[in-house]
Formats: sequence, structure tokens, C-alpha cells
Amino acid sequence: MSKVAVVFWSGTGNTETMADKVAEGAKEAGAEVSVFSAEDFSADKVEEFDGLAFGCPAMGDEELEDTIFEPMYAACEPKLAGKKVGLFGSYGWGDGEWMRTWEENAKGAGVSLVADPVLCNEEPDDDAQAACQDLGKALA
Ligand SMILES: Cc1cc2nc3c(=O)[nH]c(=O)nc-3n(C[C@H](O)[C@H](O)[C@H](O)COP(=O)(O)O)c2cc1C
Repeated sequence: MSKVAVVFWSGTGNTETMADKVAEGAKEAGAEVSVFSAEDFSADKVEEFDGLAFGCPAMGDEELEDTIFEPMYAACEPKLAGKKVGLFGSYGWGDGEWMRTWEENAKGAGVSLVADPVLCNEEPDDDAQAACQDLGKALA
């Protein structure tokens, strides 16, 4: 059975809803799934998992949340080679720039994404929730 971690930061719950759906999809596909708030995950845990989904909304000016999520993810990134990785998150008034930057940087660091990042505007609607479940399945 593959082991999947879903690691997220969420200020108002939208990315948390996405994380729950990613976890649901991975479980449906047969994986053993652990869900972590960003503050409860650290780079030394990466090796325990076959697949990892990271979720963070657009914060700052088209940036990852910079006090908890970004330092945690930056420490994990060099250890993600050979892992199945997925990215997801919610945004507000922008056009998804934060996710394009995140995806580009991750790929540049040699991270292999199992699917396109899943992003949604504010609360995930039915289509976004289904896309999150598909991401979870791809990680399993
Ligand atoms: C401090 C702050 C900064 C934000 N910066 C952006 C931004 O640069 N671009 C954007 O599209 N949305 C931005 N947003 C909107 C959030 O990304 C959006 O509300 C998202 O749904 C929040 O997800 P969450 O419920 O998981 O926290 C910002 C929100 C806050 C509170």
C-alpha cells in the first residue's frame, strides 16, 4: 500500500477543504493517507511517504504563506526527488500567478508533478473538489 501525505496551510478553510478532498481521493485509490497542517510537517518526514500533496493559498503578493508554509516547503523540496508530488491551493483576486511561480520553481528544482496543479477561486466548487480527488488518486 502506498503512503501519501497531504500537507496544507489554510487561513480561512478553502485550501483545507481541498486538502480533505485530495485525501479522500488518495484513500479511495487505496493509499494510506496522513493529513498534516503545515506546522506539523517537516522535511525529516518526507522519506516516510511515496506521494506528497502540498496545498497553500495565494498570500502576500502572489506568494506562498511565508511564515509557516514556505519555510517548511523549502526544506522539503530538495528531498522530493523520486516522490510523486502534487500541488493545490485557493486564490482570491489574482489570476493564479502564485501557483504558476510555485509550479515553475518546483519543476526547476527537479520535482516531478503527477498532475497539473489544482487551483480554485475562493471556496472549491464541485468541479474543483472533483479535481482535488483526482489529484489524490494520481498520488496513490
Ligand atoms: C493576506 C492575504 C493575502 C492574499 N494575497 C492574495 C494574492 O496575492 N492573490 C490572490 O489571488 N489572492 C490572495 N488572497 C486571497 C486568498 O488567496 C483567498 O481568499 C483564498 O481562498 C484563501 O484560502 P484559505 O481559505 O485556504 O486561506 C490573499 C488573502 C490574504 C488574507
